[in-house]
Amino acid sequence: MSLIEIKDLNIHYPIRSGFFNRITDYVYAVDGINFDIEEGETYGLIGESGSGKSTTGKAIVGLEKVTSGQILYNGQDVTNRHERKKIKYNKDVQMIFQDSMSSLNPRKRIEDIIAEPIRNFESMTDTEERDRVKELLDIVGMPSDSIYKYPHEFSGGQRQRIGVARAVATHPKLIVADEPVSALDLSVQAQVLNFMKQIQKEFNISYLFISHDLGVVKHMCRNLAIMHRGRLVEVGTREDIYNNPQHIYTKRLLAAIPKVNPSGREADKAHRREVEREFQDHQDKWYDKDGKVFPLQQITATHSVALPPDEVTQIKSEVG
Ligand SMILES: Nc1ncnc2c1ncn2[C@@H]1O[C@H](COP(=O)(O)OP(=O)(O)OP(=O)(O)O)[C@@H](O)[C@H]1O
Repeated sequence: MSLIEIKDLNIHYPIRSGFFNRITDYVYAVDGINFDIEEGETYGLIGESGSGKSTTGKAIVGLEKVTSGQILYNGQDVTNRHERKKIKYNKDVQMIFQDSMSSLNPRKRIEDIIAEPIRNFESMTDTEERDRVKELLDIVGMPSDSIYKYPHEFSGGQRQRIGVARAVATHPKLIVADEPVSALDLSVQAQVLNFMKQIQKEFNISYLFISHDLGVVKHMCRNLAIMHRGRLVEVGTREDIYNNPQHIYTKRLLAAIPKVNPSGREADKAHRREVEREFQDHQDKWYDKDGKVFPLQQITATHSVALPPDEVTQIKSEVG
């Protein structure tokens, strides 16, 4: 049994218009997706802006209402609020946001920000609570006198560490990390990713790591799902996605990773142009007649791709 199982998840937002404010259509933000997250693993959910990643992450922590489908936690249905309450799911599943400046209340001191989730789920004396907050700050490498300060007194990287301290305060089993390093400089990104890994090892936490950048998550994720137009276009292990991508959308995301070696930049640009041309010239290969991504089909035990059936048959014969 997996820690989290997402089963045929749909989140559709109504579009209303006209004098009577009638529903005229829907935004299919999440359109029938399935994936599982194992205990202690980092699962990557990757896609461009608007693909439905954040909506999925918010639904898992209970911040977004599910239209249909199921979210299972250790086999128990937690799709609805009252089910989540029964098993302390809200304590076990936490979230880290991209924008630490707006996700940390600017009027509250760090002590209160980190203590807030503890107050929701545990009863402690003031001294016990303060000791716990200092311990959490120590875990994320921040000095204990940070408790007296406010979010604006820290750098972006430090604020993200504070966000992680708050997320781990309740001893969670899963953290949904929504673009946790996108707003940070490259060197600070590496620091934050490293201590997220350390904390994961120490406390056996699973992450759902949401990102638009396949470069950032390369050394974090064991398994990845590539999301586009509310659906999954490719799912596989790190090796499947980085070494043997099959969908043009995955190839585009990989081509967008900047290369470190300057001598390869021209070849890199040419490769990007080639991938883009293939994408533009063969739209019928990537979408069905309604412009939707095809259903996912398995090509190996670990690797699935959303392509027309004849394409999938051909890929299978090549890899088999
Ligand atoms: N409350 C809402 N009402 C209507 N449409 C929404 C709502 N929230 C999100 N959407 C739409 O759902 C789609 C998916 O949004 P979502 O934020 O999940 O994408 P994303 O992949 O996380 O992108 P980003 O990284 O830019 O947040 C988008 O088209 C967005 O405009």
